Amino acid sequence: MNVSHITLRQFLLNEAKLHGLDLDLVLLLEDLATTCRIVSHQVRRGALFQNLGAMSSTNIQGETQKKLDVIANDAFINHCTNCSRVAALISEEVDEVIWIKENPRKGDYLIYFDPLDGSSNLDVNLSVGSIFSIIELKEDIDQTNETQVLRKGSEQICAGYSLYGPSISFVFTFGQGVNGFTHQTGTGEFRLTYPDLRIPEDTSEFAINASRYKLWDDPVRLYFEDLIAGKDGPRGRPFNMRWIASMVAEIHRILVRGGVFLYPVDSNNRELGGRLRLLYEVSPMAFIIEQAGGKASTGTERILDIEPKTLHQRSPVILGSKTEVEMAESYFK
Ligand SMILES: O=P(O)(O)OC[C@H]1O[C@](O)(COP(=O)(O)O)[C@@H](O)[C@@H]1O
Ligand SMILES: [Mg+2]
Ligand SMILES: [Mg+2]
Repeated sequence: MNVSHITLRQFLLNEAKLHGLDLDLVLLLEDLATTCRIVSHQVRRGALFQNLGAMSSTNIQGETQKKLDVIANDAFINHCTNCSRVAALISEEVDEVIWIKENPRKGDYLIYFDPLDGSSNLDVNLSVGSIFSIIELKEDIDQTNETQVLRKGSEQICAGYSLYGPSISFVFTFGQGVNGFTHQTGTGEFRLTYPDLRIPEDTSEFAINASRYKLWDDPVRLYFEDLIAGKDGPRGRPFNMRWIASMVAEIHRILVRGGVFLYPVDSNNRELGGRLRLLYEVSPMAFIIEQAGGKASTGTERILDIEPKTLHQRSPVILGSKTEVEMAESYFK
């Protein structure tokens, strides 16, 4: 390993000095890294993990919860509550807001997370991950009700994810660029392997679940048709396609080598508002992508400007390399 691969702890202490980060936030980020290490350990056990398959419970969105979804959720709850400034937790796996404090105060944190993303990949031993986001309250809260945590993505002070792939990645932003770490087996440390990630502005690679072609609205269908027309089409060059069915894995690839990821509203998911959830999937990824120089849009609106109306609200999403997202947006005009 290169000696310049500093540890997460060293990096966080430097960042705290440089940008005046609160120690509580730094420690919380370390706790989130620990959580991801624990979740990845359980994921790594794979088929050895007893009863890995579906269990009978379902979450509020009618999806079958896998045992590991529940274990990952518990790990997030246990570790996030180490920090005395955490006021509430919002999880994909829990219907209601989990209030930690009765009277949250200015400066307290709201944490949003998808404890296990891409969980349909578990049974076939493919990549999954976790996503998190932190918002700091700018005011005291009188009543602990759901509306208090419905915050725009632009309020995030930190967002990140961990990818449980061939190696474990831990990538995050405090709003001053994006840095990526790789877990070092043996020492258990995360080491800085992707300093200051920048997404290439242009790309010839896209990710979309093309099996939904017939369900898409015209703008998405036309954009897709122009991409696959390749050299003979209006884009004048071939485009490559990838679909891992794990948003974390798709976003990591895009951060490292560019690309565009789309999960649009279609005739099958229109009533729900799309496929992916705004507060703990789409918003954190949009923050990370923008911080790496990319763009994140619904097709007609900046993701980080969406005013959420419900906890498990969904959103269409197009994000990644800036010029390609803008190209996709042009089909909506
Ligand atoms: O089933 P599809 O259409 O391939 O959708 C895959 C998408 O669903 C998700 O798996 C949803 O996340 P969860 O696994 O957390 O429910 C995304 O990670 C992924 O991009
Ligand atoms: Mg998810
Ligand atoms: Mg999930």
